Amino acid sequence: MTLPANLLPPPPLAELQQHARIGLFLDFDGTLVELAPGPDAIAVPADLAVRLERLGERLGGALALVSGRSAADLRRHLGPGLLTLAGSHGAHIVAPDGSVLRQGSPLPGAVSEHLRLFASRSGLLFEEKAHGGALHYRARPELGDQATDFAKQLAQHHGLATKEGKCVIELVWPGADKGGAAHLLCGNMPFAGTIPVFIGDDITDEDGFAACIRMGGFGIKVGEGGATCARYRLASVKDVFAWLNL
Ligand SMILES: O=P(O)(O)OC[C@H]1O[C@H](O[C@H]2O[C@H](CO)[C@@H](O)[C@H](O)[C@H]2O)[C@H](O)[C@@H](O)[C@@H]1O
Repeated sequence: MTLPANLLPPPPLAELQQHARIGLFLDFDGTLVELAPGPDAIAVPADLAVRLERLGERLGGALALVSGRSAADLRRHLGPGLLTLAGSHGAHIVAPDGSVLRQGSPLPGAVSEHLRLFASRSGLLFEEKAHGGALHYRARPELGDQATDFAKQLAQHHGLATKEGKCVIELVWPGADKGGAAHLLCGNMPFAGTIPVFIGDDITDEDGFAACIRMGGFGIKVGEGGATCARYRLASVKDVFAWLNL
């Protein structure tokens, strides 16, 4: 892994498309929308789904959103549009026609209840998700370590896995990762045969970068951050929009 400070912006997308078919995997929070104080406080441009759909057409359909949010939550924020949505860190994947390519499972009720109780006792935000449960500590960063320890112990006790993100720790089923989603999609049209490119800003996007590298593509890191296996860097959400010509 290298430090993002060493990374240059990628060549223009149109230039890459002259040499090969490109498959794009886009993270959502911090990549397509600016981070906000809470999950529902994001500002999503009203026509984002339409713009993404048009970008997908320019890529022959090889465009997917790959997010920690559930596919339903992405849909709620984006509105209707013909998009491939890999939600819940890739545990649940829905094709543009609504068919389910991978089906996720909800967390055991007892686990959600433990997370809810911990959050209410500590003044944290519990985000109950279709295939996971997240403790958000953005409002109380001093409790990040405590929340992370609690979530990791709970995960171990129940045979679950954790995902660490920006001011959030989440419990998911083992095997849910963004790289797996990119890999599954690249086994099928319209992604099969493309050079896969994953764009994201967070630790969970590293799985996506690594999977794309293994499949002959690369990752683009958004913003600053720690070590990354991305090849290029874009500084901000605004720069992502400009690079994608969204
Ligand atoms: O994979 P992503 O699309 O980047 O989703 C990751 C998590 O995004 C959301 O949380 C993050 O964004 C919130 C809104 O900006 C912010 O308040 C929070 O601190 C961030 O961690 C979402 O709520 C999570 O479910 C996603 O896993």
